[in-house]
Amino acid sequence: MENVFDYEDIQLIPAKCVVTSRSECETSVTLGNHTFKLPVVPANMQTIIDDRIATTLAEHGYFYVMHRFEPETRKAFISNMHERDLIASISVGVKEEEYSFIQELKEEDTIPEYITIDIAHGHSNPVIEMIQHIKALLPDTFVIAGNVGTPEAVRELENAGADATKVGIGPGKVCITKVKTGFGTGGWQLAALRWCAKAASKPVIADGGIRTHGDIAKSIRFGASMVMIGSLFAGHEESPGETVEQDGKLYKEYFGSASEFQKGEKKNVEGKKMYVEHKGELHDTLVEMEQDLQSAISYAGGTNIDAIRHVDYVVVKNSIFNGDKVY
Ligand SMILES: NC(=O)C1=CN([C@@H]2O[C@H](COP(=O)(O)OP(=O)(O)OC[C@H]3O[C@@H](n4cnc5c(N)ncnc54)[C@H](OP(=O)(O)O)[C@@H]3O)[C@@H](O)[C@H]2O)C=CC1
Ligand SMILES: Nc1nc2c(ncn2[C@@H]2O[C@H](COP(=O)(O)O)[C@@H](O)[C@H]2O)c(=O)[nH]1
Repeated sequence: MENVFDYEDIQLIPAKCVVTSRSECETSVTLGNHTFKLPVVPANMQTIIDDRIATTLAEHGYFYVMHRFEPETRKAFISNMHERDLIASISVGVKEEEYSFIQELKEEDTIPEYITIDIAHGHSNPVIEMIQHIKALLPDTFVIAGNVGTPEAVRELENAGADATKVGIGPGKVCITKVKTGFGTGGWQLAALRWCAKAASKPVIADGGIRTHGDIAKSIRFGASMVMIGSLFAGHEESPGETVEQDGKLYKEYFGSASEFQKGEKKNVEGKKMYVEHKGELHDTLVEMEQDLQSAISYAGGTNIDAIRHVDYVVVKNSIFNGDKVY
């Protein structure tokens, strides 16, 4: 694999501006049968999303993926969303009981618009079989499958029927897969995204490693249709994680889905917990993301997200921050 780089190694090159205000730039994106305000989705993790946040996001036109860690609540969740005329977007695993869960959804006509198959090592037969099972029973549901980190995996999951694939093994902020196993796309997630997106014939979701709003634009430049983000969404007033106070400052917990805090045991642990500074309200972050993306579109010389896909870029190995902190 040549030309390995990550987000901090890349700068996008501006093109002549065609708008007179950034507010003219349109950040919306279509995934499946629905159009969303931003090409961004909060990670389907228990300290990032709950049903309240999911409802708020859906009500305001954002994409969301509910996590799978309270499996018994999922049917009621879908029904509640549909009662409010909102899209239902849930996650599943690949264990035996998930097969009967999908069967029940069909029999009870409780059919979510989106299902994400949420597995650490998505290039596997259990994921392929789950895609085929969902597509056989719920053909109208948009299936996102992952996570993967190679073009072969993208092609296999697409061929099995996935409508989108999710790329990112180990670049996450609370991920320790890279140190525990030596594997993954940590440190070269953006290059891995490019590699995978070139092979893809359907949308690719870049998952993990986003540390600044500019990384969203970079992901789009390198082939992502959508970006999944955990750490930047952690620590909000609404975030489900526990709030703690230290030296008069508020922090909120953010833990990995494969951490002992999620699993309740120290078995096959590939995630950790951290505390992030309290960031205020989620709405404000979403507005700032939208404004920053509108600005990125203006620098790309266009009026919508597609303009970013074609800009030139330079590789500036680890130097864009010049030793500065990100914020
Ligand atoms: N994006 C990323 O880099 C990563 C994300 N995660 C997140 O952690 C959560 C838990 O993931 P996961 O452990 O897959 O889910 P589960 O705990 O639901 O495991 C799913 C099934 O896959 C098996 N399995 C898990 N990992 C492997 C592997 N490397 N090789 C073969 N079989 C495997 C498990 O068996 P058994 O446990 O017996 O092996 C189990 O039967 C998910 O939310 C996932 O997204 C976790 C690690 C990396
Ligand atoms: N290796 C692990 N990866 C995990 C775990 N829990 C979640 N994740 C992945 O991280 C991203 C979020 O990344 P961030 O950089 O935006 O914070 C998330 O969507 C998952 O793909 C874990 O325990 N281990």
